[in-house]
Amino acid sequence: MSASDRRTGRRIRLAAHFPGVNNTTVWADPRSHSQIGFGSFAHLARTAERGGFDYLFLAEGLRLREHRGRIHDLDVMGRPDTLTVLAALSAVTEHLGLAGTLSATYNEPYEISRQIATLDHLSGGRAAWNVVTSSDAFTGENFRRGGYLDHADRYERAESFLRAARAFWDSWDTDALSPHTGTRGTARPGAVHPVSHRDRFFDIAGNATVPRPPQGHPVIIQAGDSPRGRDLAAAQADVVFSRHGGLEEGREFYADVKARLPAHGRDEDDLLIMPAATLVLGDTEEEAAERARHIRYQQVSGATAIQFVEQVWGRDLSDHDPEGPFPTVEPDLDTVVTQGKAAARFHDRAAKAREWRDLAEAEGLSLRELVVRVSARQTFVGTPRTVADTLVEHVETRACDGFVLVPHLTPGGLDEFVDRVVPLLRERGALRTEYEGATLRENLGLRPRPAPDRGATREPSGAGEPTPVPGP
Ligand SMILES: Cc1cc2nc3c(=O)[nH]c(=O)nc-3n(C[C@H](O)[C@H](O)[C@H](O)COP(=O)(O)O)c2cc1C
Repeated sequence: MSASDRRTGRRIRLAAHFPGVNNTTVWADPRSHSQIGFGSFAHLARTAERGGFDYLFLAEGLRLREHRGRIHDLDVMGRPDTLTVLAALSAVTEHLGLAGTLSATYNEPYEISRQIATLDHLSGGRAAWNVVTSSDAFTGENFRRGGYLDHADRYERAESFLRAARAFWDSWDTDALSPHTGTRGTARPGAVHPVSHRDRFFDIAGNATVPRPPQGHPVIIQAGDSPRGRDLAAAQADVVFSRHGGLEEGREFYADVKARLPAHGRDEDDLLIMPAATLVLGDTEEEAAERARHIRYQQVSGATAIQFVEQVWGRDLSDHDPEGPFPTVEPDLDTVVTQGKAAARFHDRAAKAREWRDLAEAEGLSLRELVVRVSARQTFVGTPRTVADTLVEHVETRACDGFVLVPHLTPGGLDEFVDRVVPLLRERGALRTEYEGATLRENLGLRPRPAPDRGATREPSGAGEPTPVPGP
């Protein structure tokens, strides 16, 4: 994308979210297939590439959630390792970016920078890293040190983590391996620089084993939503993955995050905002609405509805009929029945309980109907044309720069979008017809990340002998 496109062309950026363990996926649908088998990943990736998407996105869950002491039903679908999957996908795609979520709370900068750099090399510059801070001590127990950091410390560690990772990526000069002495397999003398990064979280002194990634720095995504998370994005990220897919809330979020950029010497084109979005298509508006309703009820089975309310109620509601009235029993706010990511979703359970009760009463909703209503996961419902128009409207009016589309079927959930909506977006010039850049960074229209100018410090190291390229 050219510089003028970056300024004026409100081109839609698109990503395909591979469904993780959640109740967006309609597991009851016979077209739903494995969440582990490579065929599923390959299908979604190829569909996304056919549709000119920027990247495929994998979320991360580092421990199976538990609900009332049992593994959460939906988590037995399994969640394979992100980097392994993305490495395999790099071999069956050519242009598609490969974005993985990796926690800055439980990993180490050396490891992650090396893995992401390797993915960037393997894929020819298509790697992206969604830097998450993760959110519970329960997950921490799966790790050697266990425990947990509080919210502020997690962000401080993430910021430091990223600086350390960038130092590793910057530590090899771009031309480190270009022919210099006629000796193959050696780096130019002085071209591999030591990395030193010390603060209260890390004490790193070493060097990177992998040459500078093709993108310089792979694309950085950030997903935290608090002011601290938004600041981290403004300071460090190239893309924000948000939950604010609605028009008004999207505009507010967009304005808020973009306004944070100048303080970090960056402008609005330096950070793309891409909310999660789901969609349901139909030949007519009525058909789309009916399909959406059907999908909602498949996503929220009676058992799912009860578990959902139990998360807020903190007590066993399994004796309730999901098709019957909303519970009148008081919530037990001192008890937490859900462990894992979902537990962090409801910050103020008392307020949430009141809100749901009032809504159920005012509209005479059953327990299941209430959950269908409050857990709505359909951002766009309509004909291909109205959905295409709406996507364009969101981008043109700066509610976002694009979308991370979350299909409700694995792996064919984006087929219909690519067959029916993508051609309309292309007709309007809102979506690429072919990949214009060689790397994900270029395709997203982001600035390059040139190597640091080391000026006078770029001296041959040691006695002037070539530095051997690290062996296996
Ligand atoms: C849209 C979105 C997606 C997220 N995805 C993940 C994920 O896949 N894995 C993970 O461990 N944390 C994920 N997080 C959690 C964040 O990294 C962060 O720990 C959490 O949101 C708390 O930070 P906050 O208060 O700034 O939002 C996600 C958060 C958001 C908002």
